[in-house]
Amino acid sequence: MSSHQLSPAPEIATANSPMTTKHLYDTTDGLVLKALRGFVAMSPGVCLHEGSKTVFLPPSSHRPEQRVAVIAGGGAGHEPAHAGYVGSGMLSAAVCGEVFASPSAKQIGCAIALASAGERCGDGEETSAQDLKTGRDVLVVINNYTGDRLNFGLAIEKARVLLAPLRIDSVVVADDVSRLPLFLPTSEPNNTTEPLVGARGLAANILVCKLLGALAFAGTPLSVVKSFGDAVVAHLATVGVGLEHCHIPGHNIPSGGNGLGAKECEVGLGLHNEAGMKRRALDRVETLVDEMVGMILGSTEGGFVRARKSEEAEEEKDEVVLFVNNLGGMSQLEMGALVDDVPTRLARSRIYPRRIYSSSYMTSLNAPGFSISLLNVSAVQKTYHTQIHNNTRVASEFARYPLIDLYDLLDAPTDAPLWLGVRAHWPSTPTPVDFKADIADRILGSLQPTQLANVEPEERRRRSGDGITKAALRGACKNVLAVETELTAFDTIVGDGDCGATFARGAKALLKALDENQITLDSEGLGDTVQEIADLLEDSMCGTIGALFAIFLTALSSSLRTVSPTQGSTNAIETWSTALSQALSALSAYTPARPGDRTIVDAIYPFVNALSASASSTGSTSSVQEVLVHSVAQAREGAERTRGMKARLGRAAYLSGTDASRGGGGQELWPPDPGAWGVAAILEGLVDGLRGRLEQDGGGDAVGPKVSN
Ligand SMILES: Nc1ncnc2c1ncn2[C@@H]1O[C@H](COP(=O)(O)OP(=O)(O)O)[C@@H](O)[C@H]1O
Ligand SMILES: O=C[C@H](O)COP(=O)(O)O
Repeated sequence: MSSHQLSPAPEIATANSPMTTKHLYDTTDGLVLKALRGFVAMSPGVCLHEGSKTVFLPPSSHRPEQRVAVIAGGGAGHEPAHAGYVGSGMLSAAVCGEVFASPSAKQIGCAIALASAGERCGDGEETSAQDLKTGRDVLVVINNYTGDRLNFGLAIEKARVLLAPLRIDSVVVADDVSRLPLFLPTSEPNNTTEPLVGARGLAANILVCKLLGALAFAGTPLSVVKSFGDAVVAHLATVGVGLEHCHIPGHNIPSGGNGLGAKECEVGLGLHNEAGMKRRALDRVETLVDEMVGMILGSTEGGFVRARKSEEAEEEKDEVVLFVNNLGGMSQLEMGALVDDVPTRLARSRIYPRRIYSSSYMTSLNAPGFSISLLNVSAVQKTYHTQIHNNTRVASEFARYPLIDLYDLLDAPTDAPLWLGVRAHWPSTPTPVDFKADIADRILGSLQPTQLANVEPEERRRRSGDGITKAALRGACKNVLAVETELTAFDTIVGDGDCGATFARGAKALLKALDENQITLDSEGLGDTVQEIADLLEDSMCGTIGALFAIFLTALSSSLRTVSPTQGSTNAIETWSTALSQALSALSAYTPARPGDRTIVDAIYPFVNALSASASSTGSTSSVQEVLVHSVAQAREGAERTRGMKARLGRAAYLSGTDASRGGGGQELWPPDPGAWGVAAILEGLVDGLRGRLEQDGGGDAVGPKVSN
């Protein structure tokens, strides 16, 4: 295995070039939906379901013989991905999150249902449960990011139950080879230092969508589309370069920023400003291209592109497709020149791409940067054939598809408005766009918790209470809003800068729901309350944190229903610690995170541990409040310990320990993990709110039952 050594940033004595921070819109609030509406307005034939931010093809626009719908999605900020690729012959639906944050599992569930919907759905009548199951199987293309993997994974699990016997499967794109060998899928899970995140998904995702969309359009069954998809993603390699970072509308960047010097670029920069493998001088473009192509060709043991018959027969090298992507801020003129330079460099290795594509396929907002991807067509065919031979389970289906011509799939016409390649039209008559999308509304509706929205205001006020729980929740929200800027600053250094905004979205949504008496706070146990909060946070936060909170709180809600704690009961600490421990184990089914990995678990675990220890210590005379204060202090210490900690999960795992290029210095100077910091703020806010309310009621510190039974 050849490797790219991580090296410290070279000494480049230049002032930082200012990152472009000017925008037409000075906030991202409402921006994503507006952009989707604008896109649909100029794309006849596709529909928008606003509730789930899904752009989709109505059932009537699918060929009757099409058995599989291909869908994709992810955070916004990568336009035209993925909405621009919805059209017959490519994607059946694209689901969109907030800027750089994965859509929630609920949104994705709607997108799956919309894509799978058969002819009988959406004809004006309300869709029946049976109608839902008369459509197509679904293949989901997922880019390898934590939030996407969690939210798409959860949505697929749920959809498999809801839409059975329709089948749902996925392929994961992880084409970034810039930081190998650090992110190989073979990394030992139990090794204590290796990151566990895997390589990032980059622009070649769009090639996968085109190939699989065309294959599905041809009437191919799901098992074959999935197998072919796995073969394709196994032979893709991409390296990106940023001349500067992108800027999110309305975001304050920390002083000093994380911009690049006027004469430097970042090799291996991710799609969300995540760290590249190194910064280097921006000198001759030929040497930069040479380095990038060298990284791609050296990314696989024995070489990414091989001589097919013998070393001498160089003309028999593997066939490749070249895919050059503009990250959003490069001029067309320079991109054109690049598409002259890259094949010239490849020709020096006797590699002659059979197809060349170049456009802004997958952007990173306004980032001036680009990526080069190669797809090894010969290797895809070989892997696919091996699978046919090995897969006896679906041998009969495979037998009908012994040869899949990848070029035919690339060249096949599609209606997708922003695919730059061959375009043509099916069906020949324009599709009516009055599709009602009631399937998605039904699914969204059925996934909502018990709603207080339709209850009379007086009754709602009574059921939403104004007691201690409300005060505690308000305290948590206020504290989160107070640390938003700090979280943004931390995440700008070690992640993609959206963590503060993500936490704040959740806090604002919860405050609003509390003010409007939308949360049930009168229930005997708190199971219902916690489930309502889980749903609200899932809908409002999105991203990795949104998914993790939704999973954790949903599990906590089920546990609370089983252990039935009642406020003020003498064993409140015991029941809460049992329920929280169960929720923590449920979370571990979705993330391998343990204390020391630099994640939210670094704050949650010590909190739950301290509560459990108090619950099991006999003869304790501490009050509930004292136990809480002590446990929350453990969470704060856990969050503090993440300062300078190496990450194995989350975006920070892409930073190397010697990375001094992020405005935050080397690893020892990295700020605390933003997720863990946010969790500590929530817990402290809960206790502050609780204490404030108790003092207001005249109870002060003395109030609260003793822990001992
Ligand atoms: N696999 C994981 N398990 C637990 N927590 C994680 C994991 N990956 C990331 N995190 C937490 O998520 C935080 C980032 O959250 P967020 O901003 O929502 O992420 P993203 O930008 O990737 O959607 C990190 O600071 C870390 O605490
Ligand atoms: O645009 C963002 C990607 O879809 C990744 O999502 P994430 O940051 O929630 O992991």
